[in-house]
Amino acid sequence: MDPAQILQTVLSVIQSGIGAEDLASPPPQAAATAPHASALGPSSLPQLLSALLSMHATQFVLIGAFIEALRRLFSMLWESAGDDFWLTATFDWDDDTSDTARSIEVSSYCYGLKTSTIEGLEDDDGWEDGRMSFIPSLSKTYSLWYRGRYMTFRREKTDRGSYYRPTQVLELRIFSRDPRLLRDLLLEARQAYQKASQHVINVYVADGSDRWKHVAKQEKRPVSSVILDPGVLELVLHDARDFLQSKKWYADRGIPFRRGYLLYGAPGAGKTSMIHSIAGELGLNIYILSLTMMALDDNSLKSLIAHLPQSCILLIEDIDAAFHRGVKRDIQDPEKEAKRTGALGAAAAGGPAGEDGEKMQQPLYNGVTLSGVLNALDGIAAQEGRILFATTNDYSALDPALLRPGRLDLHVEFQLASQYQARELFKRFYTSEDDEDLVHSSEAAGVDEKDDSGCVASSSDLDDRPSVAFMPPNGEPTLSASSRARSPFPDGVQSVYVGMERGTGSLPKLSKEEIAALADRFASLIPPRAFSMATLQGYLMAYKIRPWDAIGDAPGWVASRLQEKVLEQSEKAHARTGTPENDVAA
Ligand SMILES: Nc1ncnc2c1ncn2[C@@H]1O[C@H](COP(=O)(O)OP(=O)(O)OP(=O)(O)O)[C@@H](O)[C@H]1O
Repeated sequence: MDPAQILQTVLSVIQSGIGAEDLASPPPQAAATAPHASALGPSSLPQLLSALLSMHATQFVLIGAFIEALRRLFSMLWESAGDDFWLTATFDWDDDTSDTARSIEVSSYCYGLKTSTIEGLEDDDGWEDGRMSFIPSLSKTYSLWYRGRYMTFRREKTDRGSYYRPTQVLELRIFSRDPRLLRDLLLEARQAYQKASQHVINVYVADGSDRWKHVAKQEKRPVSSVILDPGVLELVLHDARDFLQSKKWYADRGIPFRRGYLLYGAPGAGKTSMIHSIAGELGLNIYILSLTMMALDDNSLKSLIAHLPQSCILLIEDIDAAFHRGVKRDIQDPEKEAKRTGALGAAAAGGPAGEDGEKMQQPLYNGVTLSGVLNALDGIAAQEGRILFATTNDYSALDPALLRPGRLDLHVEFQLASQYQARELFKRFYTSEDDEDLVHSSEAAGVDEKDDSGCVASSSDLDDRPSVAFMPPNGEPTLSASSRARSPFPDGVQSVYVGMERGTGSLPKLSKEEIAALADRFASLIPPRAFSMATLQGYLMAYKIRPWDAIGDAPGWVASRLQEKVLEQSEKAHARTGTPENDVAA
């Protein structure tokens, strides 16, 4: 059957405006306008349709194949022409913000016109975490102009990565043959990124799988804000800086380019604070790993370490926790032990092979073994250039194999606060940011007397001290003696945040000399090595804008805290030995 005839018949049927009810008989116009129609045979619609269908199969297949071939040819030509005329760059898009509710995917061709953040959606108090950002939608092509050149970019999910976290790629295309354009764009992007991250460090944690997850951008913490005994922080900072500049030195001597620091000692003494300030100072991001993390085993640990970037800080916090829960080896001196087992050679080569084989294979916690930890830290996969910081409150719990130089090279002890630290903490607390403009404002602050220690004191503050209660950092709220007598709070009200009690107040302006004198007085009231810096900080927080009260109440606070400590110790001793508490306390 001639397709032209069928087509003609169909057209005439349509032209006649045939209704559904008329379909059974051929329209008269059809016969008039299509003289051959009657000769065709399809006098009814079913006949016509079956004729059409019988032709469709071959015709449409041929026509479809022809169109598809044309399309493919065209796209092949376009792509090969595209390769000649377009610069294409593809990046792994591992943007962790897409995991958070903060991200909004937008489908707008004005994406990135001026800014990638959504203004006006910050929290009322300007809290930055509430900020929302635009990110390009998935599978949409955005176009823009870069230096007069047409450019497109597109974000796509790939089938790589895990089920929960598929990898994404960002494809950039610039309509140009000049590779310098792409290089300039990337340099500009990097500079913009570095500028934006100038004052922040990125913090990553190991997530449940074997990947690092970005959890925070933190403002860099100034080194001056961490108060340690003179020289301690400087020593570590200098050592780490020197390490980063010594790549060639290590390479020339065949020593693995890695450095490890162990910070051990009292909780709340500033270990973590020091690491953060050093990271800021060196411009390194921090990768935090917990050996007690669920689902961590030797393989995932190895993979995590292998995926660290070239220069970074790896922080293993409370490294003793894993050892407390698992096996603790009884080797006292790792070198002697290594000699004894004939493993020195292997150990020097960086591997833990031969070290107490059986115990090494026992899991510390979950699926992590000691040899797994050691392998991860100094095996072949361990990243060159990384700085390891490990912290612990219990030095004795650590396995000697871990403490060996090459793994943890420098061990720094953190003690409870010295009087020097107490003094400096006080100074930092009550020195305002614009201390350059500090004025002698004894009058303004109501300072009108000096006590016999030379400390400047406010008669109004000392005599008319408000009745307050404060919440010590660890423990029951305690009322200072003077406050207790005149507490305006009903019985049973225990925790009141002092700084808020005088909510409208502000820090009195004090000269450097005044602050120094007050700080001396405060330090003289704090027994050395009795409290952690965190505890002292917690105490001063309660007197945020009242340095005189902080001093006035210090003796009472010290006495009550010391008493608490004695009680705590006797309880611990009682728990250990089973002897009655009173006996131990006595
Ligand atoms: N030496 C210090 N100088 C300034 N602030 C300190 C110091 N030590 C502790 N702090 C303050 O105390 C708090 C806890 O400190 P940090 O977390 O650094 O202690 P840590 O030694 O790491 O404690 P932990 O062993 O319990 O992890 C922080 O708010 C920090 O600002």
